[in-house]
Amino acid sequence: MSNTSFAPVSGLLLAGGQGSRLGGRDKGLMQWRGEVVSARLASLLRPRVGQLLISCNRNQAIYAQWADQLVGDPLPDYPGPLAGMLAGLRACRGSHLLVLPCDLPALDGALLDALLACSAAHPEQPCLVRAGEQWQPLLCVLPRNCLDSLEACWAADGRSPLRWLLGQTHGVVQLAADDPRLHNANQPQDWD
Ligand SMILES: Nc1nc2c(ncn2[C@@H]2O[C@H](COP(=O)(O)OP(=O)(O)OP(=O)(O)O)[C@@H](O)[C@H]2O)c(=O)[nH]1
Repeated sequence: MSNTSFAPVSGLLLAGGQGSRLGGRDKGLMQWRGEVVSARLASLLRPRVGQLLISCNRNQAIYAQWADQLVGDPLPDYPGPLAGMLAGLRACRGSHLLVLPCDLPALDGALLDALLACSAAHPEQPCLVRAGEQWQPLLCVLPRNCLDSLEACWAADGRSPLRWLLGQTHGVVQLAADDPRLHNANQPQDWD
């Protein structure tokens, strides 16, 4: 299949973490309002992207049902989410990559559309989300042409998504500090 058959944006769901605050459970397979969170977030991505990638490091047979392609980290032992972003950008066939973390289960389509609109207005730049003063670096749109910058950062042992992103000219979707769509679920009690 040629690249031109894809919509211009690819999607990446980050589900490659170790889930230590869940006692090692795979956070991307947690239930949110009666649904597996990765199924819910993949269904938000699906109509907006031409290629759906999931970054995971285990349970690949389960994640495969929601993705066009799975990507694993370039290093073992959970090197952090920047590894998933790097693997995703390497596999990205769209002009841009819409990135979501699996632990924001209350995200909605309107917020993804706001990020995509920000990216359309600043197509050469990453677009980030800030709630109040708090950045959400794992919820972003990356131009595929950021790959060289990310490869250089990774090769220099950079591991912080926020540091890498703020080092570039970027667009911002500003939200209220208490926007409920950014509910961050990390511990067992944060889920259903
Ligand atoms: N690919 C990849 N993604 C990661 C890694 N660590 C975290 N993530 C993802 O980054 C997002 C935020 O994860 P964190 O809460 O920081 O880490 P976690 O491993 O999921 O959970 P804790 O171990 O409890 O901190 C989630 O979408 C994770 O799946 C990693 O080593 N590799």
